Amino acid sequence: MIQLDGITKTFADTTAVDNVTLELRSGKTTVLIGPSGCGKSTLLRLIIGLVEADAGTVTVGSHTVGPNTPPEIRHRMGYVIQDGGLFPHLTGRGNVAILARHLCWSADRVEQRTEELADLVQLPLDRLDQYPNELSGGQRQRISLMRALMLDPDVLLLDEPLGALDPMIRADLQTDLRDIFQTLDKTVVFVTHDLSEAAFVADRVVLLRKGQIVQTGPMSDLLESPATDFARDFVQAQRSILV
Ligand SMILES: Nc1ncnc2c1ncn2[C@@H]1O[C@H](COP(=O)(O)OP(=O)(O)OP(=O)(O)O)[C@@H](O)[C@H]1O
Repeated sequence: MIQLDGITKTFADTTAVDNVTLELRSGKTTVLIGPSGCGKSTLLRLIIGLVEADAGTVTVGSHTVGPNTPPEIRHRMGYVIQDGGLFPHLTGRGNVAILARHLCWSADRVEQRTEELADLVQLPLDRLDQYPNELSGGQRQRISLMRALMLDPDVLLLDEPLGALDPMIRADLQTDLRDIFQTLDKTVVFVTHDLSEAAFVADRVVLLRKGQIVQTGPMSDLLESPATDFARDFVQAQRSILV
């Protein structure tokens, strides 16, 4: 379980996260949604320890996360960002293996795990020999997900992983990701702007505004009983051509 207690983070005169207390349940997918600049990415970066809180604590399992968090704890969290964040000078295979090589895994073990993950994310093995600029956006994200899963982390943090993809590839990956989350039983924190994507993957949604939590609960609560005028407006702002 991940527990945030009274977390505040300010950059110069911007309070990105404002006294957030939140429990992220093990084995569940929590989606952080809210308008641009409401603090979603900063919350993920606080959880993985890339950003240090001004106040409050982040606990992952029984460990407090901070600048001195040992690598073993960070390795229990996989992190995927919008454009994949792959190293351009490494092939897909090189990107996937980077942490395992750093930890001196044998070549056989790296290869076996790579094949297992390619199967999981449904990526043809030959794609792994390409460099990122030779791959489609969807393939890059599948490789980025493999890299995040390589060490079999307990926690998966995904920051708008599908934001840059065209609608059909995005829908395919939404389905695959939801299946993967359910199969692997990881604690997942997923950031998106898109309410229908949130509804598709989330066990629970957290709506943020100006660094504060507006509402948490199942998507049905947000849709049927928005807690504030802002929550109602946020839901209504997502137009659908199907209604
Ligand atoms: N390293 C930084 N230095 C200065 N300001 C920052 C930094 N990181 C984030 N901020 C500011 O903190 C606020 C929250 O940013 P954050 O990226 O967490 O929002 P977000 O909800 O993820 O936005 P988006 O949906 O646009 O990605 C914003 O006002 C942003 O400009």
